Amino acid sequence: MLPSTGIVKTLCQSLKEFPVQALVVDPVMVSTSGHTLAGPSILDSFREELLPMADIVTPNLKEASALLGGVPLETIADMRSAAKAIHDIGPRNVLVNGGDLPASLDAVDVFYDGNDFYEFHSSRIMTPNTHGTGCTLASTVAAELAKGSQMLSAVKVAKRYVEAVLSYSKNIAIGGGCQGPMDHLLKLKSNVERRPFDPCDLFLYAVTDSRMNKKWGRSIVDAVKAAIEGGASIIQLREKEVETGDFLEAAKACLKICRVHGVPLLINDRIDVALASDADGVHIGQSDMPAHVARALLGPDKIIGVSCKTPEHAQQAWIDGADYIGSGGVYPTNTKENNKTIGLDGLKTVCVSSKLPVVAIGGIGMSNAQAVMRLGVPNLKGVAVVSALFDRECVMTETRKLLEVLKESTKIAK
Ligand SMILES: Cc1ncc(COP(=O)(O)OP(=O)(O)O)c(N)n1
Ligand SMILES: Cc1ncsc1CCOP(=O)(O)O
Ligand SMILES: [Mg+2]
Repeated sequence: MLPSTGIVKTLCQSLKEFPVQALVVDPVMVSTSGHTLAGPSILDSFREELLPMADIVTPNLKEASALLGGVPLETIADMRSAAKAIHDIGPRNVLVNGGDLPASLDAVDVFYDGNDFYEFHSSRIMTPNTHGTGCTLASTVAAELAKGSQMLSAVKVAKRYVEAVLSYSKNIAIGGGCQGPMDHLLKLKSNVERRPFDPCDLFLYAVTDSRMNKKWGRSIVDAVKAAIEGGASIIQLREKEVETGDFLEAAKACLKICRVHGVPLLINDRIDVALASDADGVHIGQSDMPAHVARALLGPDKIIGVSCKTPEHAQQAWIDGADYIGSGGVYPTNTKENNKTIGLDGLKTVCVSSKLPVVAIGGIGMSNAQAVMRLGVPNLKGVAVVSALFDRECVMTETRKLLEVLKESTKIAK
């Protein structure tokens, strides 16, 4: 809070004398609760001195409006115009925080870097405990920049963190006021059984298939058990031919096994089944609902994977808040009909352009897994396989053998 022109001037002078690596300006003027925290007299010094020095400025709607002379901001289009107009004042980047946007179901923030606009959507968490959301957002951006992140990544992490903290603190009751605080220590205190997604989980990604399990006479649960015993690091239930009720029961049973072993369980396509079973996340394709809608439905903590064949898909998945992408088919496969093969070159192109970790899929097995893993791109974290594990008599043995091949490939790469 910079409540007087004198203080703003002193700060700017000090910043010139002692330059900082990244300057994040949260132009604190009006709190989310509507309280005025700094008067209009400081607006000129903000505009003339502080904002032009900023790497990013993070106003809420009321602050953005005040910086622009009181223009009404009521739509996402207004937020975009405001972000651009504030950028013209001089900061390198602008993040307009739209938590207070009237008539909006999602909480939408607009980020502008002088070239491109990005919209960050997250579900609106219904809670009176919103005190400190703006400060938390700006401070998290600063912390991420200090850790060496790029601006867009820092903003993205901050947005997700605020959403997670709001969700975590939504029911705490402190004091008698109408608006409560956020509890930032969720990572230290939360006693959730599910651990956060680790990209290394993608190393040996076992994807089930109802037809194959039927052919070999085993249940989904037995297939999952065997894959975990063989060393699969993440499981996806890709059950295209199973009735919804049976799918849900199988997902719940598999989840119990996965939780015991600390292996994440994702559901292919079916966000309803993922929600109903409390699975760890979903894997969705390009023709499913957009990942930002899935994120709004599933919340910040669930894992979302998106199938991507092109750099454009990968960029969108990242903007939409996905956690990883699945890229393929790398090699021809009979498991998925009419699926375009992108080859190792296509996989490499997607990986290089992706800010998210990648798992390769399609026709991968013992004979070619090393070639995939040796592509030499750091964000390629593993292989996802269906038939090489499940269209075989002994799922556990095949999983073990593939795990050895994958481990060997990392040794050689080193
Ligand atoms: C890890 C992983 N990557 C890609 C896919 C393919 O998903 P999609 O394109 O939606 O096709 P279907 O699997 O639904 O037929 C996947 N399932 N898993
Ligand atoms: C689901 C999917 N998406 C792209 S290829 C593919 C099938 C992978 O199956 P397999 O490992 O048997 O080739
Ligand atoms: Mg799909």
